[in-house]
Amino acid sequence: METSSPRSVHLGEWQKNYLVVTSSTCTPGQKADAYREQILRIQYACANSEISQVCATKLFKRYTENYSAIIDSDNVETGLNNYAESILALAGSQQADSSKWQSGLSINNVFKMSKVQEMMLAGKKWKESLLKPADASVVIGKEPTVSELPKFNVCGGSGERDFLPGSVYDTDRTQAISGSSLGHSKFQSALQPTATNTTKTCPTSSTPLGESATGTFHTTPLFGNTKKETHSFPKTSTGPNKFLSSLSSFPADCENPRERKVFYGSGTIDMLPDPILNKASSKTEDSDQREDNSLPTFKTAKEQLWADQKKKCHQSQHVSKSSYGGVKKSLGAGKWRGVSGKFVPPVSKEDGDEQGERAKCKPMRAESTETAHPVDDHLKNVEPKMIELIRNEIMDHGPPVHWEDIAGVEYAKTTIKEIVVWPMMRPDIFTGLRGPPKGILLFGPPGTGKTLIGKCIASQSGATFFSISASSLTSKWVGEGEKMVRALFAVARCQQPAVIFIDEIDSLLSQRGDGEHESSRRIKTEFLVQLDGATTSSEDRILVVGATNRPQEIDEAARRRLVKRLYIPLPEASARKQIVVNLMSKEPSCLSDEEIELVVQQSDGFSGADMTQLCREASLGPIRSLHTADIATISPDQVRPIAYIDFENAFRTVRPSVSPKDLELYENWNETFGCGK
Ligand SMILES: Nc1ncnc2c1ncn2[C@@H]1O[C@H](COP(=O)(O)OP(=O)(O)OP(=O)(O)O)[C@@H](O)[C@H]1O
Ligand SMILES: [Mg+2]
Repeated sequence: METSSPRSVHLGEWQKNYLVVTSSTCTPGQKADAYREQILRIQYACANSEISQVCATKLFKRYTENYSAIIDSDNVETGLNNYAESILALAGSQQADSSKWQSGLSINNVFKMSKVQEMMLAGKKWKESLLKPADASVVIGKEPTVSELPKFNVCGGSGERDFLPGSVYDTDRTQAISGSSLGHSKFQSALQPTATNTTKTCPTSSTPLGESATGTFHTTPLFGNTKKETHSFPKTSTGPNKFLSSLSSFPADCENPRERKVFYGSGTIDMLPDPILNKASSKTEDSDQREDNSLPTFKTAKEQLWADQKKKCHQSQHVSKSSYGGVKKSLGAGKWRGVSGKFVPPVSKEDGDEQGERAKCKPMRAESTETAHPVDDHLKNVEPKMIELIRNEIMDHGPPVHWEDIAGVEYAKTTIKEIVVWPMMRPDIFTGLRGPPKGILLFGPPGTGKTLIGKCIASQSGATFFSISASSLTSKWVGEGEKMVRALFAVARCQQPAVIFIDEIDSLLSQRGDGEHESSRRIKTEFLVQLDGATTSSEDRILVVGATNRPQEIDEAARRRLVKRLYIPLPEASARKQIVVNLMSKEPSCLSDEEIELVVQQSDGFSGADMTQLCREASLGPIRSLHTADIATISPDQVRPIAYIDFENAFRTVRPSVSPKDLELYENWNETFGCGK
């Protein structure tokens, strides 16, 4: 039966939402808010990779168009008239300390003011004369142009009262303006140069202007919190804001914004603050806030949304590359996940046909995951942080190990080659009854090369090697151990052929008992389930290799699944000799064959790790025979070679780590459950 994928369900939801918003009958403001909400949801979903970028772009475009149609619309019934209303709101927000203060601006009266009329005339007249580019820029519609500013006397003389009828100036604001003190006249003089030469005469005034511009276009609910932006106006900006407000006003008889745009376009009013100038000068103040609020140019709602969207996408890409606290986004099902650079995502078995899944998975190895959208689908059942952990901590990227590096244990090596390496190399020959076992248990005293064998299996079979210590599953990822186990097998399934090497498997699969902790019981159960899956599936080329030096503690259910139980005993004399010869060949030494034989005899009962430790200790002998003062100056070739005397000294401190009693236990267990001869 066909089931719809989560993504298609998701798209269905978007469609439904779209219908709800478009068909609902409400005020333009409510509608705009509804669109805005959807836009935010799209952004959020995109950032969380719930939807693909292509899908997000399509949805975004659709909603943005509708949204901006309302925001920018000049239709009084259906639109919000972004251009005019926001400017008036800005003017209205210039509340002074005096509670009596009120803005006198409105569409109906502002163009009647003589100064505004004057200004418009002057704008026409001076349009062609250019000032220095830095002095002012004109931002109309999309294109900023540079034009000379006329020397307005907007706030000067009696005109000020016309301009702001009934208003009472706030003394704080007046004082804050450079060179001004209390009173109107000073305030006016401070403003005049603003219009004529912003950079030189009143450098700080450009910042408020910039803020004004930002605030103006943010006053609608479109780009954020209206309240916040209203607060973002510094008190000192009163004058220039008013100035800007006056510039941004329209002829009283020109109620239609479209006509106003034409009016702007004609160059009647050609001044808006220079965004570059504003940006530069605003650096000195509250830069964080400014970064949020300042806009370089006048933008329509639609343009701004696109800009925001671009910025967000860019940011999320950037963020995902670094790892920090809120990693969920970057590590989540994000297509920008850096951690999975070479990582092949796990395939969930539940999703259906395993072969099909693998086919989907395999080609992605070569693919860059930066752009690989399907990664998200594959990862949906596995927590990304788990995958990161597996990749970083569990997948073994160590140097290759060869069979010759492992001294002795010939029977175990031959058996492993026969049942593991060859079948992995030639799965076509090793089918049916010849099929390889999926679980192996290497048991024996500590330091006998069990881990070494595990690594050798991985490098010689060309399999991906996952090495995990069972104790870390139970202790390191407390409460998440079973998820980790699931993730581990999922990743391995995708990285086939794979070897999962579980060291200290006894601590994971120990006998179940009453005193057992709930979490470790869950891990064990999950592990047995996964092990069953891996061992019973004829398709999977996953080999689970467990190693333990406490085989007697392994649960019988687990023991059954680890069908090939190989005893890795202490190295015999020949193996010990091989270890000594091998290690001594890498260092300057002068041991005769007889001396080596003596070392081998004396080291009876030593494990491979003990032999290595003995050689390390002996290698320090030549250094110890030096005078302390010489160590600082001596060259390496002046150090004498390792001699038998050094081994004699080393035997005094290095002892066998396995007791005869322990050995007996291993041998008994091997006789009972082992698969050796
Ligand atoms: N058969 C061997 N041949 C060569 N080196 C060995 C051999 N056995 C052990 N060693 C040396 O001892 C080190 C430890 O070996 P390894 O980690 O494989 O032991 P182990 O059996 O896994 O021990 P444990 O049970 O404590 O985990 C190896 O890195 C290697 O240097
Ligand atoms: Mg080990």
